[in-house]
Amino acid sequence: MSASTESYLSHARYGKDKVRVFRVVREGKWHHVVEYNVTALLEGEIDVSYTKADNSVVVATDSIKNITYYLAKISPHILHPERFAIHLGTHLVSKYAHIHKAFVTIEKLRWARIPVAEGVEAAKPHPHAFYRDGDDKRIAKVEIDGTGGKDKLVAKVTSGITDLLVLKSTGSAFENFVRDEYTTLVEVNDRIFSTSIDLSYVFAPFAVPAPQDEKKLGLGLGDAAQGTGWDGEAVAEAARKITLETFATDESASVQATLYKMAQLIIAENASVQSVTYALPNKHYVPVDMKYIGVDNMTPAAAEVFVPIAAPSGLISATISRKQR
Ligand SMILES: O=c1[nH]c(=O)c2[nH]c(=O)[nH]c2[nH]1
Repeated sequence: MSASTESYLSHARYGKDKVRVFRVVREGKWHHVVEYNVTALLEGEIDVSYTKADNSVVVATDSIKNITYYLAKISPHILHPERFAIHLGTHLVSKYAHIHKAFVTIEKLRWARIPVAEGVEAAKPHPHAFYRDGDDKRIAKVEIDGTGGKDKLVAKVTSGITDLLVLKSTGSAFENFVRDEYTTLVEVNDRIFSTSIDLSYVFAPFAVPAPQDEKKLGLGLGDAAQGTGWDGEAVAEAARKITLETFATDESASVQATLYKMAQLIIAENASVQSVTYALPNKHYVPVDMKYIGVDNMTPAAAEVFVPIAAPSGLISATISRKQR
């Protein structure tokens, strides 16, 4: 029996990963900077490159990288991860007849303006000096679907945040959980709650024009996006604010209950968001038992010294979806 009767190619996607892009946009002396890690992957009529060693259908991943840098240079959307991802995705699907889908993921690293005080004045954001003000990243994931025709491109956008590390030293309890022969955890009405937030939210798909004149794409895309009420930038800001403020102010009964409140608020306040997913590790902080020297560090009110436990952690996740009307 030949190998080909046993198996077939059921899925194929390829492209460039970890394309590191830094871009400065100068408005006179006022500079804007972004740093992205870009992944750009393609699907289409590429099977023979796997099954027949035929590279005639392969747009080299090196070329995909070059297109990414070219668009970083000319795109009017470079400062906005979702819009830049849409630009890159539509460019790839429009340019190559046999490529029907592009999957672009952008991880945006943080660069914030350094506040500088001159004389007695309050500190002001510096026009061209920046610092890394957090390890969290904004994520924009875009699928450009050209399977309905190159003149009917559809954008499916999922955005979010990863690695947003938060902690609260009170306002969190965990009680009334299952108690049986395996239970050693004590119920607490006051504990430390820390998690590294992983959030993603899915927008309703919307039509985008294929780029006709690359340098004018901005206007067309803006119009198309506006028609759907889509504004990736505003939703990103709202989602981050809701996440942080709910975490801070909720009298948390559990990670599960706080997660649900955050997700409900994002859906309620952002009409274009269809569903919200959080994955929240419960990063445990365990009070150090000092009974052996006659010191109480274990009752909630006396617990002041803790061991941060890296592993194992809980892992609480859920997707909250908009009800269809
Ligand atoms: O908020 C929590 N949810 C759990 O499911 C859980 N399980 C656990 O041991 N501690 C916690 N805390």
